[in-house]
Amino acid sequence: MTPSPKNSQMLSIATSHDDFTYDLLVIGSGPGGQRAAIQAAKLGKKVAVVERKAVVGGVCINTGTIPSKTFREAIMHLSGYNERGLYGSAYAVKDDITVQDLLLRTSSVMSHELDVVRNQLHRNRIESINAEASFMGPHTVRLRDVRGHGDGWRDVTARHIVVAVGTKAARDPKIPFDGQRIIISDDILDLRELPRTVTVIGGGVIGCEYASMFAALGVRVTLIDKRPRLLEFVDHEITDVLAYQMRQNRMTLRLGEAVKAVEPFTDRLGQRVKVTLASGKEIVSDMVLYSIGRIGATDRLNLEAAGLSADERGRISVNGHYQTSVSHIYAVGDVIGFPSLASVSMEQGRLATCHAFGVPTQSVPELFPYGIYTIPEISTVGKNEEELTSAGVPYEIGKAQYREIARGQIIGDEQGTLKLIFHLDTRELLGVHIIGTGASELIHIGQAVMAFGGTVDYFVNTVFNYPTLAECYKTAAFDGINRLGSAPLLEPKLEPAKEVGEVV
Ligand SMILES: Cc1cc2nc3c(=O)[nH]c(=O)nc-3n(C[C@H](O)[C@H](O)[C@H](O)COP(=O)(O)OP(=O)(O)OC[C@H]3O[C@@H](n4cnc5c(N)ncnc54)[C@H](O)[C@@H]3O)c2cc1C
Ligand SMILES: NC(=O)c1ccc[n+]([C@@H]2O[C@H](COP(=O)([O-])OP(=O)(O)OC[C@H]3O[C@@H](n4cnc5c(N)ncnc54)[C@H](O)[C@@H]3O)[C@@H](O)[C@H]2O)c1
Repeated sequence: MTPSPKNSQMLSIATSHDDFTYDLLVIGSGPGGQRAAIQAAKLGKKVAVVERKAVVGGVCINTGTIPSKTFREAIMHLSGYNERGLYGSAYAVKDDITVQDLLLRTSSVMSHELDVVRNQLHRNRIESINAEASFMGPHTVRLRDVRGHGDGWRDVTARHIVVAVGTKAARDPKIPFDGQRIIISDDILDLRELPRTVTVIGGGVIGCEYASMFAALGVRVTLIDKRPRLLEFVDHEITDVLAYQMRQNRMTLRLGEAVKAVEPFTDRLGQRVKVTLASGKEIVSDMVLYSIGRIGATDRLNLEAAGLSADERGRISVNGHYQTSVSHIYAVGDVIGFPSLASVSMEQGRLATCHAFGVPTQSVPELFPYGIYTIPEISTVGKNEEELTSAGVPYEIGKAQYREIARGQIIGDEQGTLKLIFHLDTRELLGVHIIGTGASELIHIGQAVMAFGGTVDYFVNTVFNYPTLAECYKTAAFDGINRLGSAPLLEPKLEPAKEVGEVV
């Protein structure tokens, strides 16, 4: 992407002198902004991070990743969910779990993570500025005081700028959100009580994760999505297992259905909400969680002053180095769109800074993993069956069920599945897709083998600790090779094993 002639001229004027306030100015203190700033500080650059909220950490620490994952952990423990396979469906560590029980753990983890980030910024001598940033020119940013009356401001300049402003939840102006009965995911931390019934609108990652959590607590959940499948980008066999498990947890899935109206009402049973679908169905519940996606938080950035623009969902487009159309302005994290993960945002922040200051890097975005903390957990890396089929790549699969593995029996996970996809001719590992306990940790074994160009034979030739879930890799590899008929094992590419009896 090249700057327009007008912007190029502005650029050359501004970079003709060296007296910028900062070498790098980062807008937004979420995972993307933090890593961009720390990388620049490590290179000895003068750096500042601007954050409009009173606390640093972004959606990741304050409303998204950290609170939702801790909430989930508290639910898994207190509800005894993982032990139900062993001790029966009535097993629970605590009866009558309250929101307060769940939030106790959440707030302590959040405050610890906040300390870690604050310390990191401080230790690296990164200036942390509590203000709202907006562009006044391609190198000039206005910092508006958002504390107190919020009427003070000052302008600063920077040689390079990283925009890491993240996203905010999409809302429909016709829906009367009130933070208790009709909510977005940010409101979960402020709930006063747990609902008995919930309708989740939007079966994306956020909708599926929270729907699973509520269902594990025994809440009756209805999940609505306008698409016919949950989590469209995930291997369909894996999402079929998820949908089965959700239904086992008494969830009702209304897929391929559009929502016509969301109306709060009060009757003798108390305050409730009615969701009317375009098909005429009506769903009544205590609470509605609206999770139909997120939009880039670019509306107050005055992008035009820098020669930039955003699309209809507030996203900024970038090239492979995370440069926007104005080459010294980078954008990273959720504001650039898919995959919108904390893990990926961090890496993008680091890569953007390295590029800005001429530090060579290596990155393989095709091997970025995805961890989805539904119940059961899902994790994937590489290609799925649908992608390979539409690309015309010949492949075979190999599967292992957790119940075939001693560790699966020990922990009582009957549904867990690990699936390998490998090239039919070369046997190179093309994708790993897991649903079940520990999926988001287990995935990294497959990711490493893929990074080194390994084949499915690697798993056959490797000894895994016993009893572990990692053994699923070996079982799945045998399954895959057996599907090939009598084809012999290939020579392992990684760390060739010694012949039996060979003198070492
Ligand atoms: C409920 C939920 C659960 C999630 N779970 C996971 C998960 O399990 N794993 C995972 O990898 N990802 C998860 N994510 C996604 C993850 O949180 C995001 O990918 C990540 O936070 C994006 O980082 P970021 O740096 O782009 O922006 P953010 O974390 O969104 O931070 C952006 C910051 O910029 C600030 N800002 C915005 N505009 C301005 C301005 N004009 N001036 C100054 N400051 C500004 C904002 O206040 C905010 O603090 C989850 C998200 C949600 C909502
Ligand atoms: N574990 C994780 O890594 C994790 C967890 C939570 C969130 N996130 C990130 O946060 C981002 C936002 O998540 P999200 O779930 O809000 O968005 P999403 O884009 O993942 O899903 C939105 C869903 O809502 C559906 N939808 C849209 N409009 C609708 C309507 N009118 N009625 C019914 N359904 C409708 C879409 O079909 C889609 O399935 C994701 O991109 C994700 O990467 C990641």
